[in-house]
Amino acid sequence: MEKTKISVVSYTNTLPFVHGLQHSPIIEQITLSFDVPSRCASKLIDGQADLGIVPVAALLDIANPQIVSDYCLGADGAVNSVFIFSEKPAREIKTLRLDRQSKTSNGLAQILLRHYWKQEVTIVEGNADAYVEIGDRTFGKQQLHPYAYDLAFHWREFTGLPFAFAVWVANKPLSPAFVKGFNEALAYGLDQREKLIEKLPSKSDFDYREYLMENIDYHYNEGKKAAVSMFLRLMETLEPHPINHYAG
Ligand SMILES: C=C(O[C@@H]1C=C(C(=O)O)C=C[C@H]1O)C(=O)O
Repeated sequence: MEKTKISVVSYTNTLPFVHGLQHSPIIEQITLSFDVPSRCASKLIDGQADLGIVPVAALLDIANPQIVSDYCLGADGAVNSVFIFSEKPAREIKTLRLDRQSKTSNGLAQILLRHYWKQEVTIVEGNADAYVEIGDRTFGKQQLHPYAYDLAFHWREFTGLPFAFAVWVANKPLSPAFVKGFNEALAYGLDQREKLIEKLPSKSDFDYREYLMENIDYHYNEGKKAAVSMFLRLMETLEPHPINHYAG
């Protein structure tokens, strides 16, 4: 039987999911590829993958997306890996550079600037007052910039809601038995977090335990579902911009 092709975000935040999938019976039925989030999205859109942890912004672009898990990459308050790094206070930002690896956070940054900080910005490439950055590249970088805005923290200030950056989406029907085995594998991986954290290097400027146990909130609950609906409605208020297109 043909294996189900799964695209997984290639950052530390998916480590528990990847461990669970690689150490569960479901591994016999799947192939994993590791991709930056914008590429996960494009693979689900063009059918190079069947299932993936996909930026929620891409739910607008996948024909018939099916959310197959109650797990996600989310946060309830600060996430500590999704930022606007800035030379100026948010209410003075005029130009913003987006992150080509992102879909959701590029949208979230523009939503917060427009609707929360009430700031009209121009999206630019190259030099800018501020830039969006996501994933492991941000670890320990908060001190390097005059201003670092954690987008999940400010989303909660704005809406009172938690947030989900990416959810598990299939672009075709999957059997109930497969979905059950897949979710059991994810749950197993989350249970193994403490063991995985012990094997990570210790960094003076970043706390992996706090990140994987507290900052990233893996449960796609009612609050996060409400957040995703609101986020997708707010996305429709943004101007489309070329860098919002999909990676490779
Ligand atoms: C919390 C994170 O969420 C990510 C942000 C995404 C995006 O902006 O499109 C997509 C997937 C997640 O990996 C992170 O990567 O740091």
